[in-house]
Amino acid sequence: MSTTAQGQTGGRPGDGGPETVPSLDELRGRVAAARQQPAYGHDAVIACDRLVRIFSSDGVEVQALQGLDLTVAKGDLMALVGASGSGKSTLLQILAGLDVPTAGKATVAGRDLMAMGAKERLAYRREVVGFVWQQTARNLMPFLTGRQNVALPMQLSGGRGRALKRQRGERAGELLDLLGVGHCGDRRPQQMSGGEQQRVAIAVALANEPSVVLADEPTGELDSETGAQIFEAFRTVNRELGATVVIVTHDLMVAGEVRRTVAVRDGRASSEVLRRLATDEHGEESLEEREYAMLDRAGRIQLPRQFLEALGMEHRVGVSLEPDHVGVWPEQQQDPAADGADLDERTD
Ligand SMILES: Nc1ncnc2c1ncn2[C@@H]1O[C@H](COP(=O)(O)OP(=O)(O)OP(=O)(O)O)[C@@H](O)[C@H]1O
Repeated sequence: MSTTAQGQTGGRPGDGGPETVPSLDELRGRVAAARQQPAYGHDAVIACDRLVRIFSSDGVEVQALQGLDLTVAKGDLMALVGASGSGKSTLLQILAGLDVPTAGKATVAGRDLMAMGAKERLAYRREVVGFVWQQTARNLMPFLTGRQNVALPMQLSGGRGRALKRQRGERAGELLDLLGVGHCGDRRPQQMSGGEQQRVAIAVALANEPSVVLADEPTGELDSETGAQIFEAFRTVNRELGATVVIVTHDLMVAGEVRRTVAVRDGRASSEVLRRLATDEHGEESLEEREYAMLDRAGRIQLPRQFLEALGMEHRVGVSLEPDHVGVWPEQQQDPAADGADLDERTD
């Protein structure tokens, strides 16, 4: 068999078939093609690449994020769920520009969150992201009316003059109308219900047309009916304005109403549920739901905890590549697809 890289066809002894040896030009072509591959998350509005956040207090280190990978496309409406302490709020604070990751990479609308200076960070928080907190009182200035609250971020982002002031007032009114709280335009927060305050807060978050709206437990202080209305408000701004929305929630019922739900476990994205409307042959529409395990860039997946418990999997598992899937077995169990005789020989 020839060993020169000249594009020849050879064959390995015993393999029974010819083997193509790539030419030098082909190899160069492959390297160039690999270099031209778009960067991870290049078309996503949010791209987190092996994100790590370690907190240290009293000599104890907590790894809140342990190499989290996540991409969010423009126009997505996504819920982040997970047990308490899994790292959801830490992730949201980083995306909001309120905290900085320890390692890894995070970009939002092309801004590198690791590399921003104080001035850029301030502009980022005002213009690139909008944030809705759980505490209704934290979202709004108590001494301003609904309309003034919505106009404030626009005012802070610059521009003086009557015409601009009028435009801001008009935009504030339009956003309040879209969210069904036009009647709160002249009311102060204490004259609004909790649900109205949160809808005004969504209008505030949208004021500067941010690339992403982030919300941390926005329904946490509300009863379930009002909470459902708030989710409906997020759906409205996603549908009508094309806003990209990421919501942290504990409410699985509500999380089930968005297109995409990502579960965070131990500081990593572990699984994802995607939903879409499917139409059957009679024209009947139904919601199709499919759960996926997340595969990170190093090829790691987190198996659902209930799968591990059901099969007693720990530390090590057997894996095998099948034509259309990968099999995973408990260490002590034989791969049913493997050749039994082969295993017998190995264990003898
Ligand atoms: N400022 C901090 N200092 C030290 N540890 C922190 C800090 N913030 C978060 N942590 C720790 O990081 C881990 C992740 O916390 P995080 O608040 O992100 O979780 P979460 O999933 O949002 O939880 P919850 O649903 O209860 O809000 C937890 O163990 C938490 O105690």
